Amino acid sequence: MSLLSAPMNKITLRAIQGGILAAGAPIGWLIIRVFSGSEPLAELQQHWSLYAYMLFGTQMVFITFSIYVGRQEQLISNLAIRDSLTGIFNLRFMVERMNEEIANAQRYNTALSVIYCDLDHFKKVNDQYGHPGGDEVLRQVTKAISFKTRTQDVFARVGGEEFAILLPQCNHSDAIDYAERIRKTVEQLPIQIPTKPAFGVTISLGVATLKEHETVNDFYKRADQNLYLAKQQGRNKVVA
Ligand SMILES: Nc1nc2c(ncn2[C@@H]2O[C@H](COP(=O)(O)OP(=O)(O)OP(=O)(O)O)[C@@H](O)[C@H]2O)c(=O)[nH]1
Repeated sequence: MSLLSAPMNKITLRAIQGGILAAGAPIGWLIIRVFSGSEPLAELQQHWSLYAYMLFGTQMVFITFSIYVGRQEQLISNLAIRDSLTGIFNLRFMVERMNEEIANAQRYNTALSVIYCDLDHFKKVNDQYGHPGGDEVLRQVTKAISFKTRTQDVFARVGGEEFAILLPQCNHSDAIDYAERIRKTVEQLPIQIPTKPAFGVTISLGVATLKEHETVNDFYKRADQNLYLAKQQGRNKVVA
């Protein structure tokens, strides 16, 4: 990934800090010269090209290094909240965001829904295509679902082949429609594994919409129970 394609917030901050720090070099040199008896204005007029060079040169070095540091910081913070196989959020981040979104929904009286989903018969996929083949299925399915999510949604891998999608400001019927769209997307997705013919997988989904005064555990448990029912009712289903 190039520096330019990285999120800009932390990197821009580090670049600005680097630029400010870089100004220390010519200022420091000017102070030394003044202490050695030079008159500041005359010093600047006489050696303006040296000061300009120092300012520009150190700015280039500091800003380049600061962008690199910002990029590394961004990568480290991403590692803490992202699943390494699929690149989507991890369970830890989902729990954190779920607590925040429940608090927001209860404070501002807005809707909040969650979809809990699990690939069907994934053990068979692993048995047939091997563990690396199963990993590839997980990557392709999560990529296809990611295209369907809105920016405010939180899509996370919460278990081996289990995922959760937290839907802020989404009521029950919209969440059901949404889950149905995801089910169809996965059902229609041609999975491509090198040297193998394309094949398909299906997913079961449980939906829950937050009730008044409901705790995070009860909310999540209802979605999980609905997922369990979807599995019991034959899989490749949405239960709400
Ligand atoms: N390739 C791969 N497989 C995984 C990963 N994590 C878990 N699994 C496999 O996922 C499978 C889950 O199997 P089960 O829990 O029996 O569920 P299932 O076969 O999907 O059946 P149902 O959920 O009942 O439809 C197991 O074979 C695990 O080894 C992973 O990161 N990569």
